[in-house]
Amino acid sequence: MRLTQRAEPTLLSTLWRFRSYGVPHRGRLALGVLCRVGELLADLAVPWPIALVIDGVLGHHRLHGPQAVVVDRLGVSGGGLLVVAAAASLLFTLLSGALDYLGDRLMNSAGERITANIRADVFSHLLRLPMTFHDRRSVGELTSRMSSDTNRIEDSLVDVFSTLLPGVLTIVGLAAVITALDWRLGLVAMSAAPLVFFAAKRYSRLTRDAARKRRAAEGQLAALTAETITGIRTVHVVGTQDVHEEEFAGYNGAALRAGLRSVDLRARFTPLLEATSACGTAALLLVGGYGALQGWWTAGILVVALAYFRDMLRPLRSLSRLSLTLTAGAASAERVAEILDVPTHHRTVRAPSRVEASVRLENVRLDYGRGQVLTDLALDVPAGSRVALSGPNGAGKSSVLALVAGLYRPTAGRVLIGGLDLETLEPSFLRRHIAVVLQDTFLFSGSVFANVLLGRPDASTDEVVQACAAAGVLEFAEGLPEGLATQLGDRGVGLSGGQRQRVGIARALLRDSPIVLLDEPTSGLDLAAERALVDALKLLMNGRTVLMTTHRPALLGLADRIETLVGGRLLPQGAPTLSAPQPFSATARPV
Ligand SMILES: Nc1ncnc2c1ncn2[C@@H]1O[C@H](COP(=O)(O)OP(=O)(O)OP(=O)(O)O)[C@@H](O)[C@H]1O
Repeated sequence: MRLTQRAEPTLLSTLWRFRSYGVPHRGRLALGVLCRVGELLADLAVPWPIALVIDGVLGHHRLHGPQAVVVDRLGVSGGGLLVVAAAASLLFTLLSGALDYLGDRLMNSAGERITANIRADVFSHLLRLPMTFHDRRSVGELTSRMSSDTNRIEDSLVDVFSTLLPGVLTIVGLAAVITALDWRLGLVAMSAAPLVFFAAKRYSRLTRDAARKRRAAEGQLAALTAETITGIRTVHVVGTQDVHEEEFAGYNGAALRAGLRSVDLRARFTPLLEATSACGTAALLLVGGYGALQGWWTAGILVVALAYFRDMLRPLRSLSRLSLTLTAGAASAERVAEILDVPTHHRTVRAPSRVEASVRLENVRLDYGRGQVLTDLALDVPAGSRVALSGPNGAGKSSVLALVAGLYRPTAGRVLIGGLDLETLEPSFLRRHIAVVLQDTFLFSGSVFANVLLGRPDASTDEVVQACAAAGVLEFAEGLPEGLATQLGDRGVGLSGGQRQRVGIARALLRDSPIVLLDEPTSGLDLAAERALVDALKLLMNGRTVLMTTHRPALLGLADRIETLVGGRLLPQGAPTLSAPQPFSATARPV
């Protein structure tokens, strides 16, 4: 069952979802646990030298149990016993410190590695999720899940390994040893446990609710920030600063309220825990002191029991703080698991390495979820032909291209490449056979060269330079400070629209795929820029199957056939087009 469908997964079961990430690090984790056990044993030994001094040196009592064994073996008394006790105390403390350091390193480094793997998997999964997923999510929200939420998972995993495991080990170990010293002392020491347990359980439920609300509000804040900064030009031009500020204040307020609720809960829980521990200490003093007076145990044993009880309270306190990290981690784990639970497209059928470069749409329907966009569309683009789709805005032209590029799946019907159903083809097959030039080529930060290389990452430098020359990239790159090596800003800031399109064409040329999809590649360019681009596009179309959408006569003139799409349906060939003065009218159709 998917995690997101569960009514209320427990705190650890949410994190347990990620257990498979721990498997490769089990050796490191097991060694870490061993160090923790060693540390616990060293900690258990720490109060005994004090008891030895109280009972054996100061009290001159007859020693019992482990104290007697040690003294008999060493054959020392008086001053010699003092030296042995001091040396042992130092040794146990140093040993505990060394094992603490080793255990911490092993556990925390495993936690860090596990988180790095989760982060890598979430990113990789995000890149492969269908467009229908990305259409519904904002960039900021996903970025927040990728970074902040995985960081919180890391915090909680590290805490599970460095606080929870050792804490539980210490509490259980100490309780067992106090009971072994004397069952009456054990009973008193453990009497506080049920109260602490129920308080912690209630506390974790409340803090988890606050953590969920906080993460949701922070996600919305990140989404709003990313969107506003992306559209900062529009914000400046239209002057919408106040509107965005108001929206931000709403989400910020929600995050603040959830944060304050966590602070309040934490502030309430700590005194409750302190009160419980104070009661436990008082009871132990009372019973322990009475027992020492009655001769049930020595003063030294009472000191050991009190030291153990104090040592039990330390992890109890850190466990209470841990519940805050864990609840935040669990809320984040839910948000990350929500992404990992979305299935990617599974196209697993192996296709031949090369097929005929034809494209065919059979009775295709498409609905993005807001009504039918394409209706019973049948389109044939034989290998080597050039078909242009024309039609009014919103007719569905880009949607046809998106289907052929495999970005969306048709609601009904089939899309075929070389006679093979796209549904059954691996994404890598599509990438090899289809190159796409969009209306506005997206450039990543990095050099011009690196951006062209994305077309075929294994291409040689010569091939990239050739593609750049053919697409006219070299022409403008000569004027850039470092030619093709010039670094571009985010989204290719620093290049004009026409220059970005040339980089897009160079990418497509480098890919050298038999089918080319052009989605209004010259729209938004002036006539001179378009003319400069048309030559490069001619080269790209040469010998390839082309399906393009365009309103521009210069490109329509390059097509063998023009299909007109209106309201998601293709007009029959030769049918009169709309009477509106559109550039795609029949007059633009080549003979
Ligand atoms: N990702 C999407 N999610 C939901 N609806 C979409 C999506 N993409 C397009 N649409 C809708 O589908 C319809 C067709 O859009 P499409 O972009 O395919 O038209 P077009 O003919 O290419 O338009 P234009 O000439 O303006 O580019 C429009 O009503 C649009 O709102």
